Amino acid sequence: MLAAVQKNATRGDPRSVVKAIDQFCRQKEWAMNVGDEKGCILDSVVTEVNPATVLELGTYCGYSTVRIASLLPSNAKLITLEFNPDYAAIARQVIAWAGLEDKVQLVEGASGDWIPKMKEKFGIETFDLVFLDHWKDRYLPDTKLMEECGLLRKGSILLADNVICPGTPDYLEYIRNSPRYKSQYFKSHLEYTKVEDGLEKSVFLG
Ligand SMILES: O=C(NCCCCc1cc2cnccc2s1)c1cc(-c2ccc(F)cc2)cc(O)c1O
Ligand SMILES: [Mg+2]
Repeated sequence: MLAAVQKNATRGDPRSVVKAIDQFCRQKEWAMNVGDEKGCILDSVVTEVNPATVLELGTYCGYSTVRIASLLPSNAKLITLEFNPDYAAIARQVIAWAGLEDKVQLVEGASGDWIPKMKEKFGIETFDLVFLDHWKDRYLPDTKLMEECGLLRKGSILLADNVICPGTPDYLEYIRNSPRYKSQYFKSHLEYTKVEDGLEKSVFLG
């Protein structure tokens, strides 16, 4: 995938990086990027929120990192967590090829370990937008952890990938029934396939 980006995408042009990855995943081998269809929904939410601080849980190869960072205002900060060092190494190069390294801070490690340290380590008060795309059984515990750590403010937006496939049933049940959130489901498809999937957008009400 990285070779495809370096071969087909233009340095400093995030859109060409996104296009090169999507072409590779459609023509050569499937990969678990959010993809072009759900990616457009992600783009519209990022544009609407116009966030100053973003947390991405699950960098993978940096596809959604590039999509989000390319839409952020100049002073905005995107922190992205990746557990797998090999994926992180690829993501750093993809983000650099897109010319977005100044907007992105990639941190290696587990969400459960890093979320409690966000304030002290990165001087973050609260996140305006959180994109959940990591272990599907960590969406719920990490959302509760972010609440407990005071990382969400009235109006913070959570956008969760894969709520249908692979699925995050406990997260959906919680977020759709909690009086502290207003949720909306965006029906789509699993990246590069016809299988149903979707994004769940939730506003924290404080
Ligand atoms: O597992 C998925 N994404 C998570 C990778 C987790 C690694 C991390 C854990 C962790 C912990 N702390 C901090 C950072 C991180 S990053 C995933 C899987 C599919 C899929 C796979 C097969 C299939 F047949 C159908 C769908 C589709 C998707 O869009 C996905 O996102
Ligand atoms: Mg995903």
